[in-house]
Amino acid sequence: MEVRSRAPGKIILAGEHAVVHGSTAVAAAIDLYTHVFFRLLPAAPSSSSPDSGDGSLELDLKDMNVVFSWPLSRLKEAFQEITPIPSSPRSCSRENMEVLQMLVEEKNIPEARIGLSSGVSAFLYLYTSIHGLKPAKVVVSSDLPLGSGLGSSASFCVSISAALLALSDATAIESKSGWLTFGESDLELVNKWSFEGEKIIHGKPSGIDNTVSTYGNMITFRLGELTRIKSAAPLKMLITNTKVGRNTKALVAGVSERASRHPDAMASVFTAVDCISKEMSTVIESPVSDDISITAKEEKIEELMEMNQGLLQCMGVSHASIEAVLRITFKYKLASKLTGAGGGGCVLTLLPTLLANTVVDKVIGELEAGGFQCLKAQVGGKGLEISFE
Ligand SMILES: Nc1ncnc2c1ncn2[C@@H]1O[C@H](COP(=O)(O)OP(=O)(O)OP(=O)(O)O)[C@@H](O)[C@H]1O
Ligand SMILES: C[C@@](O)(CCO)CC(=O)[O-]
Ligand SMILES: [Mg+2]
Repeated sequence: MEVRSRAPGKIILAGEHAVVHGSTAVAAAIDLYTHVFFRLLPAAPSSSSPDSGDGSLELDLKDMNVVFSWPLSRLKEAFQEITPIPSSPRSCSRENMEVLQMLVEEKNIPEARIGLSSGVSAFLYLYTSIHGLKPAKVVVSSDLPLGSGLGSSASFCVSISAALLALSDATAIESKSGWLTFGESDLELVNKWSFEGEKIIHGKPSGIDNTVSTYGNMITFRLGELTRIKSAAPLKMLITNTKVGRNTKALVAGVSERASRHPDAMASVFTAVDCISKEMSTVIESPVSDDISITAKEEKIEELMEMNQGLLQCMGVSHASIEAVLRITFKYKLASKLTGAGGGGCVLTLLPTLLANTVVDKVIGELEAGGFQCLKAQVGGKGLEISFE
């Protein structure tokens, strides 16, 4: 039995970090995906001795050129008890978190790649919670830069949860040809499991990244609730990767610490972001009839992006590399803001509909000459899909 899945990354147009503290945020899927191939292998005959093993669980991270493999006998020994219940998403207990850490530490991941540990722990948690201790092979590859603000961790958790659930008895999808989408209740189940995986990677996620990766399109999100929104005109965004690595868990924790040191000031910042996100979604959905109304709408979005960036700076999550990108795009009168957790990672720049291609080429040229990497991505596309072919 085998299945493939793919789940998109995302951009956050407004509201990152504040969303963790209850504010509204606006996010959209982008057409860069994490791809998963999952094959359940036949169980070894029960007569096999414990040492010859009952087979193994293999995780092949293609882009990293690294394969992790656990003999099932080792997993059985490490976890005192595992009762997989795929239909019932639940948080990883403190004891099992320690077991996961031990299993990952045994792999001696080199320091330069230590960031992978949390992803591998999330994988092991999702696998053992959904399938228990069955032999299997899982292959992951990604179009997304890891740890750059484009939701690589969420698309990793969503694509893995979806593939695992598709071969469990908890989902009701028919194995037809081509790429398929789950029904509403199966999507909800995938989203809940992915959130549990994100918790292992992020510590305290709001759930916005896994939600937009699961459902796709453009959404507003507040306190776990999503509302689908539709842009009245396509939004063109340039994504610039500063290539400065950072870690969402540490940045989210840093904002929370600042909020506990300055509760009143930070509460006002979060309220201001909430207003910006609400206004942003209203503007995005407002109808346009001609070039004048499109330009007016884009100018409002630009202003809101600039205001949001100022507040992100206030939260302490901007970075010299982000400021360098802002300075370059500002020279061309373009508005930008960081996207995702900040601290490096990616910056979004709105490319107005009437902006000449020659200007776009010049900005990209200058950004790339500055050592940054520009990506053009379609905004607001598909969510999670699976295929049995
Ligand atoms: N394809 C992948 N293979 C293995 N691990 C992955 C993969 N994609 C993401 N991860 C895990 O997610 C971590 C990056 O998550 P992090 O939340 O810090 O960044 P992000 O999700 O790219 O950005 P943001 O959360 O700001 O959108 C990696 O260090 C790794 O542990
Ligand atoms: C920084 C953050 O707001 C978005 C990361 O893409 C974290 C979260 O919401 O989980
Ligand atoms: Mg993440």
